[in-house]
Amino acid sequence: MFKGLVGLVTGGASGLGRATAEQLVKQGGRVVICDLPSSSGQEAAKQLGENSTFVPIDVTSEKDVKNALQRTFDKFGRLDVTVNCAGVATAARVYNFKKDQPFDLKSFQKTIEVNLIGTFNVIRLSAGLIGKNAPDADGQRGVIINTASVAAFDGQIGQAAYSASKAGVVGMTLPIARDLAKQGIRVVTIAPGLFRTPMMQSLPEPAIKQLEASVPFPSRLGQPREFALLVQSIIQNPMLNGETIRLDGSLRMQP
Ligand SMILES: NC(=O)C1=CN([C@@H]2O[C@H](COP(=O)(O)OP(=O)(O)OC[C@H]3O[C@@H](n4cnc5c(N)ncnc54)[C@H](O)[C@@H]3O)[C@@H](O)[C@H]2O)C=CC1
Ligand SMILES: C[C@]12CCC(=O)C=C1CC[C@@H]1[C@@H]2[C@@H](O)C[C@@]2(C)[C@H]1CC[C@]2(O)C(=O)C=O
Repeated sequence: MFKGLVGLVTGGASGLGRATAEQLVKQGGRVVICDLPSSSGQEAAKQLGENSTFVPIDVTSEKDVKNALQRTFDKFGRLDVTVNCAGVATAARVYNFKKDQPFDLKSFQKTIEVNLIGTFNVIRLSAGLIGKNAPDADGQRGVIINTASVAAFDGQIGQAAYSASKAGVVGMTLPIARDLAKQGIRVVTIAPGLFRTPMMQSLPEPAIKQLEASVPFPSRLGQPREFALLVQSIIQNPMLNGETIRLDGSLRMQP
């Protein structure tokens, strides 16, 4: 299905990103896994074989992302799809009255830096390489897919930083799609609900059970493969553009 397609997946060493990289390769594509040097990206790429390679990056670094794009071009000769999955989850109330302590500003900045600015950094630099492709019969040169969260819409207590970062990703989706429309590059964002990934696995099982019960149907955590299947559909459907799609089993997070 994706023979000849080249994808770059940030956060590709783990969870939703890793499942996406696996799905792209399973469908015949080639993939560059980008993740922190400390991640298991090398092992993930090895598992996927010759159609995959790992490039260590921090998404907030211009130098790292430029290097990853150069490595993508050198190894595979093009870039068709960028999937932004790299992200961090932080939780703290805006003011802790028990400790008489305000939200740590550095933690707020870090969350915005990785989730929002990092995503933008990868988008702006990827667009240059995708834009070099010859357009297909429909005028399309490629697709950029981002990962927000349902927290962009129904942020819970303690999620001011995380929700702000993800709302930023949702907010920039349409203007960037408009910016890149003339070049035939689509931009679509996925807003997942609750997925069973290492980000969630630190939670004790009773807390996970409680979270699962809050999802109307199916009443469980999503599987990373289900996220990857939506990525696949977005790639395949040229009419999807400038939109954020919730992938959440109709979950609406409570305060
Ligand atoms: N698991 C869930 O329920 C949900 C996850 N999300 C979002 O989905 C995305 C993927 O999350 P998961 O797969 O669950 O988490 P995960 O923790 O399994 O994977 C995130 C990956 O991002 C990488 N990463 C973190 N900071 C980075 C940086 N500065 N540069 C490069 N890579 C970096 C990590 O090393 C890790 O491999 C995140 O953006 C997260 O906010 C959104 C909604 C729900
Ligand atoms: C804060 C949550 C929910 C309550 C709980 O018992 C434990 C949590 C820690 C992991 C959080 C939980 C929830 O807010 C949803 C997110 C933020 C989760 C990590 C990823 C998450 O599923 C997400 O990004 C949702 O949008």
